[in-house]
Amino acid sequence: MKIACVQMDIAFGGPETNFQRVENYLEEAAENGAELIVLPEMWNTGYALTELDELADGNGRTADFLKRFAKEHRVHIVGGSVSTKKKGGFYNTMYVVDSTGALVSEYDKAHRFGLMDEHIHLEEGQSLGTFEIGGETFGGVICYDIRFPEWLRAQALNGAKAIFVPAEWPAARIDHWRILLQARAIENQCFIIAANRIGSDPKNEFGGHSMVIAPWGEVRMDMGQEQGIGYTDIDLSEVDEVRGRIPVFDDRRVPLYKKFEKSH
Ligand SMILES: NC(=O)CCC(=O)C(=O)O
Repeated sequence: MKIACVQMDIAFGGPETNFQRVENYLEEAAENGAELIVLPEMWNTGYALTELDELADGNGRTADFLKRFAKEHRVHIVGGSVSTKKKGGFYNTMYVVDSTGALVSEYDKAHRFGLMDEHIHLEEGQSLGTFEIGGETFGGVICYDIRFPEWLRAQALNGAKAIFVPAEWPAARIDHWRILLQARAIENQCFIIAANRIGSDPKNEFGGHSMVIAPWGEVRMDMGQEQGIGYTDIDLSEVDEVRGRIPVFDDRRVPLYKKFEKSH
């Protein structure tokens, strides 16, 4: 499967500009033969969290746009995430649509990142974030979620062979980003496909380094600071091969873990 990761700058509080930019990138990726396209986190508004009442998607605009594009161009889209207004609050929401234009996942970021004020403005997600495309199971988490190994493990245990990670990860901690992504791939023996933004907003400069990491841990793509689209082919049968080589999932000691489990 040919994967395209979009590493773009995001206009702070500028959804119209951002929709146009994303449409241009989607068109370019589709023209270049991408079968699945991944966008970064909060690409409609960026972290303009104090303006969400006015700017967040409250009418299904993003899902409709992604569904229409996916169907017209016959591509799957992991729609990064966008700020949404629903159920009386604001969320950081990932939409995934398949190439028939069907919405196959709506995942709200589970872990709110305090350093970027998410705990003040956003609600926590409650769903797991796994989904099916073409008979295969995938997972999706958002940015700060990667600091919670148990959360990606839950997706892997529920069948995910590749986990997508849209992000707005600052340059100041880009070493954490790269190491955490590689660790999540190795420990779950799955592909990690991560799209981070570049550019800056009033508070942060963002680090890029969108990456594709294979189930054995090799970095198959790293976009560095380059703006644009990175392409890689992935073959999900590698996941079965690596899981067969070291049977980590069979060797887990769940009763032992439960015996010593602590909530904090
Ligand atoms: N947007 C985010 O969730 C950023 C997470 C982050 O920077 C981190 O260090 O974790």
